[in-house]
Amino acid sequence: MKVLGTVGLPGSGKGEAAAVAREAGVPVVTMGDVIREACRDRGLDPAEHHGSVATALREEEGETAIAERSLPLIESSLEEAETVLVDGLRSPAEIERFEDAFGDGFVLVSIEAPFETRAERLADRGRDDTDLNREALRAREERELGFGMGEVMDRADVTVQNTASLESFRERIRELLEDDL
Ligand SMILES: Nc1ncnc2c1ncn2[C@@H]1O[C@H](COP(=O)(O)OP(=O)(O)OP(=O)(O)O)[C@@H](O)[C@H]1O
Repeated sequence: MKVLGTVGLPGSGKGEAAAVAREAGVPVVTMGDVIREACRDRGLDPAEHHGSVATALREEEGETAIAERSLPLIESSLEEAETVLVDGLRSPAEIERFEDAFGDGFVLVSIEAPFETRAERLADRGRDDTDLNREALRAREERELGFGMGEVMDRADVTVQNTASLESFRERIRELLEDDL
């Protein structure tokens, strides 16, 4: 059993890593989807309220709120697959929760690239307005670092520098999914 968790600042390549996993038949649990679902439960539009609902969940249910809500999804995926990718850890408490649940089977991967590289890639992606706006990107980044993401990145088992070609990054992720770590 292997649960590969990813962490990384906006535009670092988490979505690409998740896409590589899906292509390899590895189930993906996206912690952001758990938040989007909580938004809908509260009758709020995820596009607008994603950040505030994430904060509210942590205030109401504790630092592990989103990890806790992700666990049943991970566990049911593990019934069908040997490896699962969990996209988007944010806080140290979440690492501890997953280490408790999966022991050495939990492997944390930090995906890293400099601000300028990420800003350019996001501008090319252009998924939404914040992708095009450097100030909004900085604000998003600060909010995420406020949840302790820097510490999560420092505690990763493996760091992947996503500074070269997309194909070489995808290859590195395929290796991490396949290798015994
Ligand atoms: N090595 C690379 N070379 C070129 N483009 C890349 C590389 N890695 C990722 N990209 C592109 O950069 C953009 C951002 O990557 P991705 O969507 O995976 O980031 P993310 O970490 O999921 O960001 P967010 O948290 O904002 O969703 C995407 O369009 C992706 O295809």
